[in-house]
Amino acid sequence: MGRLIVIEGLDGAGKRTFANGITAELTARGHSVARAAFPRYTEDIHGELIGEALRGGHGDLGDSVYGMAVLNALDRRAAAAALRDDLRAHDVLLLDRYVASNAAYGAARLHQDSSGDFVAWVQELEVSRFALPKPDLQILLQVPTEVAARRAEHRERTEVDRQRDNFESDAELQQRCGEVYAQLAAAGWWSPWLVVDGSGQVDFAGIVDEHVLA
Ligand SMILES: Nc1ncnc2c1ncn2[C@@H]1O[C@H](COP(=O)(O)OP(=O)(O)OP(=O)(O)O)[C@@H](O)[C@H]1O
Ligand SMILES: Cc1cn([C@H]2C[C@H](O)[C@@H](COP(=O)(O)O)O2)c(=O)[nH]c1=O
Repeated sequence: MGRLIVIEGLDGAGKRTFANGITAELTARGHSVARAAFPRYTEDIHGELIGEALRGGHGDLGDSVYGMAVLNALDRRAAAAALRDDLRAHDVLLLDRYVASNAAYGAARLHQDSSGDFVAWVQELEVSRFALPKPDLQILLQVPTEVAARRAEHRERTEVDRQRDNFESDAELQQRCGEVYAQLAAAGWWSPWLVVDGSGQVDFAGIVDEHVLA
């Protein structure tokens, strides 16, 4: 079985760029890597609806914390068989966002911390009831909120179809979300976590040696 490695962090933290760095390091060493990113905006009807709701579609759906979280959970449930196939076929399956995104963003939207009802509800739904594949490691790519916001703005300017959505434009939400992520990582929520400082140079070789393949 391959190793399931999840990358988590704020909008614009640099998760996709980080995933590219880890993938390059692994493939240069001859390891096979499968990748996925949640939400699956273009591959799954739940993901499609999430993307539309994040941009104000579907009435007040985007305002519903539990409604958005159920859609995200169903997107992952629909992906579970493919994730298991990827784990059988590859050395590493690298995910850009997974269950902890639901926990961190929902708790932050409700002004709860990681010990509140919302995180417990996500655990009950996605970990216990849906029995989604458990990560071997969750990596929190930690950057100050202002850095993430600057990077998200840069991406908005330089990439087509990458306008910031309602969550990404909410600086206070991002701040609270960063705090919940840090709590989840400190508690070792669901799996071991590694916190990586994403504001400077990242030592991809060291992370692969000491954490991804360990
Ligand atoms: N270490 C870095 N230093 C400087 N700029 C970076 C770094 N990592 C990423 N960026 C830039 O920041 C922007 C956002 O990066 P990226 O798309 O990887 O973030 P993300 O966390 O995947 O975003 P989202 O969750 O919103 O999809 C991009 O323009 C990218 O080029
Ligand atoms: C997977 C997932 C995501 N979210 C939140 C996090 C982001 O603000 C948006 C979309 O993510 P993207 O990286 O900007 O494409 O949705 C969430 O609340 N729950 C989830 O499970």
